[in-house]
Amino acid sequence: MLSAYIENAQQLIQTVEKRLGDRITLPYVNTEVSLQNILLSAGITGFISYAVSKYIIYRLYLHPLNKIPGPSTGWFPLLGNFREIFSEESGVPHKRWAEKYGGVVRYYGPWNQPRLSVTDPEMLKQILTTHVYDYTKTPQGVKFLGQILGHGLLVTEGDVHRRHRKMLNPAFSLQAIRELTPILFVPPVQLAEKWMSEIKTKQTRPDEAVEVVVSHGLSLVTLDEIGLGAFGQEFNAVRYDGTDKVNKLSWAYQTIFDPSDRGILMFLTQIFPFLQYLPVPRRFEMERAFKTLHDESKHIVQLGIERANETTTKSGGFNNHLLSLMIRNSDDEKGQGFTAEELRNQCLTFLAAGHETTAVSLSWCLWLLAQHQDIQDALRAEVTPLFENVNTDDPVFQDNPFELGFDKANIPSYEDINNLHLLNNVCRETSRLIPVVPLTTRYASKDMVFKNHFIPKGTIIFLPIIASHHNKDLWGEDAEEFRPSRWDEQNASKAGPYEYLPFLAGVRSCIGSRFAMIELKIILSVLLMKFQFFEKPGFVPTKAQRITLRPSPNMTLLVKPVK
Ligand code: HEM
Repeated sequence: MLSAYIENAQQLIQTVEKRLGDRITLPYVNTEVSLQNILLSAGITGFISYAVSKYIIYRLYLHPLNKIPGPSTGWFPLLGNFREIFSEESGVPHKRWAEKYGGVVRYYGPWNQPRLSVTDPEMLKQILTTHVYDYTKTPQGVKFLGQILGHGLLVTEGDVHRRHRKMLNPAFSLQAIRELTPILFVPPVQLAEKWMSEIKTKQTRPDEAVEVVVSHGLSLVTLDEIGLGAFGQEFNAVRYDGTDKVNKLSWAYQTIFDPSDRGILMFLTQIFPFLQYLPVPRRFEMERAFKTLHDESKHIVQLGIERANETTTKSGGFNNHLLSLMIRNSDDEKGQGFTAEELRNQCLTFLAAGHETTAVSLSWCLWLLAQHQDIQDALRAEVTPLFENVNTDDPVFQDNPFELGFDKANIPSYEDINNLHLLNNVCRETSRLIPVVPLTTRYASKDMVFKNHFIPKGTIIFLPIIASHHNKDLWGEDAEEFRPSRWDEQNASKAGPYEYLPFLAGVRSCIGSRFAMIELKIILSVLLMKFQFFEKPGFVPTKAQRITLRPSPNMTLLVKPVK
């Protein structure tokens, strides 16, 4: 078979040679080798032609998205605009493009892949509400997020998402969150105690403000909050930090979201995804962290099921937490509610989505307040009276808060906290200026049309929330400044749900937003009542995209107890 093929090829070469006369002489020294060369050259030429036509001619000139205005590709071949995106702070190029080209921008990802960046409120409405299930999460995003968040609400689509969201909604209702409020005071009081003793150890003179890595403590406190509020379990991340009983989840999340991890390998992995499988130490560490998350979530759900089956449940908040509600709504035999596997996945989602986001938001908020001492003082003056009758040495803040109950602790109510005007403005303004989820992505699962734009199936669409939040046409010339009082003015109150969207908007907006806001406010109030925060001279954190917009290096401030 092969020899017949070679013979045919030789005849063909002879014919070609005859026709070309003396102009070309094809070497006959070793026909098999020369044939291999010819086939190889043909292969290479074919491959180059294919690559040039696909990655350059089609993607840069003929692709339907090229009709949409946007930046030209960067100077480095085949990287599109990716170098800009990777080298600048998260969302900054998208912000620049929105200012220059408008609300629907075409740009190029790695391999010149045309993508969209959307801030146009009408198109956001189409993506997030009217055609929400046609714009899915990207397949790569689901694969990556699935490892951290499990295959819970955040990554499910269509009918499964609709059904799960409906089943979970009651757990996040106003009534449910109101009942959880007292227990959410326990972890910040414990963190305040921990910081107090850390500061006292470091102080060389009274009243000295000393360095504290606040990001670390905030990550611990929000993990404890989610443990108590969502699962009715004491993780004791704050208490056991630095001891051999250190919470395994806390180690796993710190490993996964390490803000210093932004090397050349991460850049190359975005271009050559197979590099993620390289056997480098970081990969093994991540795998260990993922395994810890999965094992721990199994354990949490198991404990939750056992406790829910106890005939006499403990008093206090136990029956009101999220997991208990999910378990009570489940019935494997009747096929109703969540299966144990689904519960585990939801649990992973709430753990990661619920603690990391709030911790990062708090880090930025304290940093902004450290830069604005006048606002910090005013806020302290607003929150402190709430705690006049609260004894933070009460045993309820130390041991078994579920059993002791909060009746005698005079803890402020959900309404007490939510009615604080400046606190509301500060939280809203922090989420506007530094949204911890600065951008998210969607994927057109079928051909779509918006106004006159044809958006082919498979298009990746970036929703740069941060660009909407910094839009000068809407927020004014000082859009990039921290000014909580803007929320008392017309511009800010005019912002619609597709213009101010720290929790996104529509059918897939953050289910935990009410929980997150009250948690944020409670932690801030306790910390401000106890401490004053200052910037550390020379410390300039950058905003590193690790799913959330983390400070890099970890947020470090100077802190001293309030007199
Ligand atoms: C400051 C804190 C938080 C912020 C800024 C935040 C932001 C967001 C955003 C932007 C999304 C949409 C992501 C997307 O679809 O691409 C989202 C979804 C979600 N968040 Fe949050 N979140 C926060 C806290 C929480 C908390 C405390 C919980 C749970 C206790 C939570 C649970 C979820 C879940 C389950 C989803 C998926 C909702 C769905 O697809 O139906 N989040 N969050």
